[in-house]
Amino acid sequence: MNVTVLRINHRPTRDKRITTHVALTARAFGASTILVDQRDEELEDTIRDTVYRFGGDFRIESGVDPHRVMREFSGVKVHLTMYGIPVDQAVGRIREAAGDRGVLVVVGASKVPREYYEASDFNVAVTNQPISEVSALAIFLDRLFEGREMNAEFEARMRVIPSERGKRVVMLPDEADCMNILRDEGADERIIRHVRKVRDLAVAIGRAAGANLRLVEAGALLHDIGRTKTNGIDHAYAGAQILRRRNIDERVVRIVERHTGAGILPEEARKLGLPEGNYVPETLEEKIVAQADNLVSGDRYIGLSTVLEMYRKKGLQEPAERIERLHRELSEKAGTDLEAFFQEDQ
Ligand SMILES: C[S@@+](CC[C@H](N)C(=O)[O-])C[C@H]1O[C@@H](n2cnc3c(N)ncnc32)[C@H](O)[C@@H]1O
Repeated sequence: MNVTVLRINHRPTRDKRITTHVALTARAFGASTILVDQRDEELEDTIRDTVYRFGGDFRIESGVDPHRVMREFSGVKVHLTMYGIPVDQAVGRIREAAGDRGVLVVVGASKVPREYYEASDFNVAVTNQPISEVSALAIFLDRLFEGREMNAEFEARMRVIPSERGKRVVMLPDEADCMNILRDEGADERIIRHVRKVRDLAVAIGRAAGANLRLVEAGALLHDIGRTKTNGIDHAYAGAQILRRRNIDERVVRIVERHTGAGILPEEARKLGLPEGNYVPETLEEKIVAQADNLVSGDRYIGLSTVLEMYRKKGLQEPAERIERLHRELSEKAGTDLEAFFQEDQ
């Protein structure tokens, strides 16, 4: 159910903090948009910054004409007020009336003009005691969504990991973050050129195959960060260690850890002396980055046949077969042979 919150009587000088809290609450409790009647750029910047860092598609617009919003809204209009009907009597009816149309929730700051009571389909009270618009909105949305909004995933640059004590925040880095991390770890131009080329190919494949492109991009850009420490077979492991220390999202770390060839089986890993771990790509994003890396040497594309020849020459028959199988699997998912993406990127 799509929910828009309309904040009326916002006074930029007095209400900045509380309207910020109304907007944060709207976002966290499952609304998709907040409209604010007075223009307030600072408020907009604060909320957009939160959305940038913590994710989601939440939208803010200030300086709207609230009467026009009320007039033109085609879904169910709900005004939160201590004088309304009890929330538990109202939510079932609101859900039913809304169907797949949206819900507009009106919250006031100071005294709310009479016309809002009349223009709303429901006047709803969260207790008939005076409380804050922040708490009224939170409880109303929680009842409306029956608590499901608590489990919403916000695909974000920063993600808070629930922890009994202390703070844990992990980062899903964007392109600029990845570049900063690479340079900070001392990656040279050769590595940077290579990872960019792998990124271009991996993102093109990922787009065709319906992968999570944020993960693909970050995984591809960071896949060789371990080469700042070692160029051995353990560089994927070394890279994963660097990223875990930096609190990078584990989904990206695993892309890095599992990118060698089409993966290294547990027995092979033992023989190679790699630390205990899983080096086989499992998710779509892990597979795409591994194979994109196989198809890029330095900053040039190489065809599958060349890759297979190189592996076989080294006596790595089985790994070559795995690469061939992975190539086929991903080509099927992308709807075309992966080599078709070479041209598009050049
Ligand atoms: C601080 S109150 C202002 C109330 C104001 N005195 C009035 O007459 O409307 C701000 C907003 O909080 C919300 N609110 C406060 N108490 C509420 C309650 N018990 N149930 C639902 N909403 C409430 C209403 O949306 C209200 O406009």
